[in-house]
Amino acid sequence: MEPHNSAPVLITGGARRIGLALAKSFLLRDIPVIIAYRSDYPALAELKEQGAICLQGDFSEHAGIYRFANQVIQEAPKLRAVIHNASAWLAESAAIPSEQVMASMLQIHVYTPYLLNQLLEPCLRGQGQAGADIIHLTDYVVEKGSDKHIAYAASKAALDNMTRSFARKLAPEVKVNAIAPALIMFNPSDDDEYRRQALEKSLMKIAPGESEVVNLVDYLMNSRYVTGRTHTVDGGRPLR
Ligand SMILES: NC(=O)C1=CN([C@@H]2O[C@H](COP(=O)(O)OP(=O)(O)OC[C@H]3O[C@@H](n4cnc5c(N)ncnc54)[C@H](OP(=O)(O)O)[C@@H]3O)[C@@H](O)[C@H]2O)C=CC1
Ligand SMILES: Nc1nc2c(c(=O)[nH]1)N=C([C@H](O)[C@@H](O)CO)CN2
Repeated sequence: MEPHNSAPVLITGGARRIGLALAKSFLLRDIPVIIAYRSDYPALAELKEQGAICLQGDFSEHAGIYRFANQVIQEAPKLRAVIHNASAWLAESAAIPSEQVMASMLQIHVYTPYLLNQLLEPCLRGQGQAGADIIHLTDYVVEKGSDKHIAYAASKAALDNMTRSFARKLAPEVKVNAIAPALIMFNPSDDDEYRRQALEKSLMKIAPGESEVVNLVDYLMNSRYVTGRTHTVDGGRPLR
């Protein structure tokens, strides 16, 4: 994707895993990047060396969302894109009251993108037809539900629906799309048996890694026409 303007791309949760891969992919092409990070990771030093603006932001409370948005607006009057990647994959468990699980999932997957999209709307508008993008990272489970991550799936489904609402509200200046991955990459704590079972769930039987999301983000940001849609990255899982 060639930058058709020099405004930065904002990536939430940009200090590790998929968010970090996205940030690095833009920086490699001299596309300016702002990342939101919560915890301090070794990768932050490298991102800063490569010119990324790294803003600490904890979205667990609404005040943190507003504070972060104000920091972004001070750093960047215009934004090329906002990529809502920050997320927590929280399962229901006896250790946490279910109302806290749902509150936490709604906070990061619904309140955070809902508020940031509205607070940053002036930074996204004013760059011409299809001049900016919003991309929501949702999940394949929006389609199927999840018996172990009920609140997580419900919150991602709300985020999926907001994709269409914000696409209607912000067109034609801003395109709004969702990316709904199934397995992309494992977590270090995933044991061999979990990994074996997870790989069996798709036709392609791989954990493809971050590049699948990076490539789809580039496709969406290069388009002048694709908006209001959810783009699944699932290895043929529904056909298993
Ligand atoms: N990995 C996969 O296989 C799949 C990923 N996805 C989606 O893709 C996206 C990226 O996935 P992945 O890279 O695995 O994500 P991670 O689970 O690694 O989390 C991404 C980041 O979100 C940040 N975050 C979580 N809660 C908050 C909060 N309250 N405030 C600020 N930041 C927060 C985390 O910060 P901290 O480290 O400080 O907690 C973390 O750095 C997510 O939206 C995910 O749901 C969907 C399906 C499959
Ligand atoms: N925020 C996160 N969301 C999800 C993750 C993750 O690590 N962080 N992982 C998955 C799984 O890979 C799942 O798609 C397959 O078991 C889902 N969401």
